[in-house]
Amino acid sequence: MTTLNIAIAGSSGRMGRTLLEAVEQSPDMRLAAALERPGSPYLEKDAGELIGALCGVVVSDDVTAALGKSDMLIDFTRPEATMMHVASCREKGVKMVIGTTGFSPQQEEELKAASKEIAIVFAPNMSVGVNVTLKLLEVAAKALSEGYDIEIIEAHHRHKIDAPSGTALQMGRVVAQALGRDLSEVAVYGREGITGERAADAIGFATVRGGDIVGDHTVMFAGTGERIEISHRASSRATFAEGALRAARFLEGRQSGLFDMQDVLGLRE
Ligand SMILES: NC(=O)C1=CN([C@@H]2O[C@H](COP(=O)(O)OP(=O)(O)OC[C@H]3O[C@@H](n4cnc5c(N)ncnc54)[C@H](OP(=O)(O)O)[C@@H]3O)[C@@H](O)[C@H]2O)C=CC1
Ligand SMILES: O=C(O)C1=N[C@H](C(=O)O)C[C@H](O)C1
Repeated sequence: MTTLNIAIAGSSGRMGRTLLEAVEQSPDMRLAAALERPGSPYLEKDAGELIGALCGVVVSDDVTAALGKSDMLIDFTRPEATMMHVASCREKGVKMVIGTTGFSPQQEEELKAASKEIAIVFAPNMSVGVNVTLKLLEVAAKALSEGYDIEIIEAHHRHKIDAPSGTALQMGRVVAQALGRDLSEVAVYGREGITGERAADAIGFATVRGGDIVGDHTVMFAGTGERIEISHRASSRATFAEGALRAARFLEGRQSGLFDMQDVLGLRE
């Protein structure tokens, strides 16, 4: 069995810690490096302290040194940090699994350009459940293309900084594509005041933030006399971390290209 040498960016974050645990429990993976931003109070500490079991890997802000020891970087941080890591990985020829959300269209273009040189899995939600839900949405949207209003509702913890969630936006893209609509033309992000009647082709987004909600998403198809709701609820970040490790295994042997979890899970038609 080959051992994959994994670097984790944002290792003290909510996802970073969950990833440290997941890598630690994976016999086919080895934690090669744990990165944090310059000035982080966790620098120079054993990364294992973050999950309660020492591992001999010291948290560092030296991206170049970390990539020198790693086959791939798993990055769940912030768009500006991820873009810096993309530039370094491109330079060093290191593959990436990117779970960060909230990128600008221009940053997404840069990711695409980098994937001509390195292999990247980029997905706003790495859980198997959400990715199966995306397939269900495609089927539902096609079958309910007339007479059903589509609204996407997402709820997350109080610390989340981007809205709507990357997953909600992806759900919107999938539904819009299935219906031949351009999401940028039909999306309605929140409503207030005298809004007027709803446009028939609108795809609405509503955001809830509070407490420790891990991640809930519902797509509602509201018709006359009935409504269909397709929901996914995450109860633990372990589901995202496990998906990220599947993505890392998928990248082994791939030299370049931009992939998502539909590719990793074999769901792409
Ligand atoms: N694709 C998926 O399946 C999932 C995606 N996500 C996404 O992952 C991202 C992270 O989420 P979460 O773990 O909850 O967030 P956290 O805020 O808990 O973690 C972010 C980590 O990134 C670090 N960081 C911030 N800025 C920089 C920088 N400039 N350079 C290096 N490191 C930096 C933070 O350090 P510090 O705290 O010191 O600033 C922190 O350790 C979000 O975009 C979220 O939407 C989350 C869950 C699942
Ligand atoms: O920030 C989070 O926590 C999450 N972010 C992702 C998103 O924006 O869709 C995925 C998941 O829902 C958790």
